[in-house]
Amino acid sequence: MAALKTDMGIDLGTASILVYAKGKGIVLNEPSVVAIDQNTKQFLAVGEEARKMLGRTPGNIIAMRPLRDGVISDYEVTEKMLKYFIQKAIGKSFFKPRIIVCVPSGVTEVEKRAVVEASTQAGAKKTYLIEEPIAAAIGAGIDITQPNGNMVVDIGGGTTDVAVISLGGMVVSRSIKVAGDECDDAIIRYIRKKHNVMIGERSAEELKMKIGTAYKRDKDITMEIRGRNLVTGLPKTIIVSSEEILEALEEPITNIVDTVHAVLERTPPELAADIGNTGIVMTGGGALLYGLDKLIFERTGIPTRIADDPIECVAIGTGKALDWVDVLDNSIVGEESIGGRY
Ligand SMILES: Nc1ncnc2c1ncn2[C@@H]1O[C@H](COP(=O)(O)OP(=O)(O)OP(=O)(O)O)[C@@H](O)[C@H]1O
Repeated sequence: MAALKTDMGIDLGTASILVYAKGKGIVLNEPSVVAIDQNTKQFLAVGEEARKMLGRTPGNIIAMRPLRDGVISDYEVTEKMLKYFIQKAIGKSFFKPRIIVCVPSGVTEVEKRAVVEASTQAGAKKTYLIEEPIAAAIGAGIDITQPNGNMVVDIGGGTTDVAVISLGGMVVSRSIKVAGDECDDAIIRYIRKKHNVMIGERSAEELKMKIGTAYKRDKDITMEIRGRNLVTGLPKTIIVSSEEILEALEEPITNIVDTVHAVLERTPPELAADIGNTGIVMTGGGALLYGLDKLIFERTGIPTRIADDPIECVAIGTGKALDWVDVLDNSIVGEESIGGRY
């Protein structure tokens, strides 16, 4: 990748890391996975290369997702990973960009500091942090500065964030650790119980993306998948239907819809009325699960739409927020926040 001489926004997601460069758009999009040699603690692979190793490593190597549960579960590894990606994006350049990082909701002060430190070490002149729902809203094209209530439902890998935003801040919000990963786990549990077959994380995700559904489809569709027969211990191919995935996903999906409901219940009436007019906007990869928008509409009575680029939305919003950084430039050097809570 050519050296970049521009400020950048980074979506530090639990499933993937996206880098948005000002004036260029998304310049890097890789899974947030690293492969480490357990003995030497050395990074053997990062990103896509490491993802291919998930579930396939010998004893001394581990392929891991340091942000898996929506918080930075291993922040030393996260710090190194972030540094790797920033350096990859900046390239061999003496230019020091300003970097704005969108971190998963629920990160602690220590973790925030680790992110700022990693970014500074990787060459940032100044680092800012932004809350995920705010970045998602900006990315979805919402003018968050208006005194108007907007609801964003961001369904990522590790967390689902539901927030009501008005005047640039979050008025009501809730974050749960139920999102795409939990859906994959629910599929694994269901297939094990129903078919006596153990499938891997990647197969479960494939089933979810290709035939998964949150709302009954007009026509049932099926897919072949390979796993290990738990009785014989041998590989086995089974056919799974979308109807089965609907059943498998019932618990996580109910959790997500209930959270939307709970946030709406706590929303002040004026803002609730605005949301009734403007509708709910869904972002994050999980928003692409078939029929989830329809289900939320059915359960809340509020028109629900999927943002144009749901997966890139947070990164785009983070990048766009760079335009406002100058307005806030009277802050502590090296650390700043947009969206109120950091
Ligand atoms: N077509 C699809 N249907 C269903 N789920 C999908 C689809 N495409 C992606 N996903 C899921 O979206 C999730 C990743 O979303 P995204 O890239 O927005 O997460 P993230 O920003 O890295 O995570 P987080 O917001 O928790 O930090 C994964 O669980 C993935 O399986």
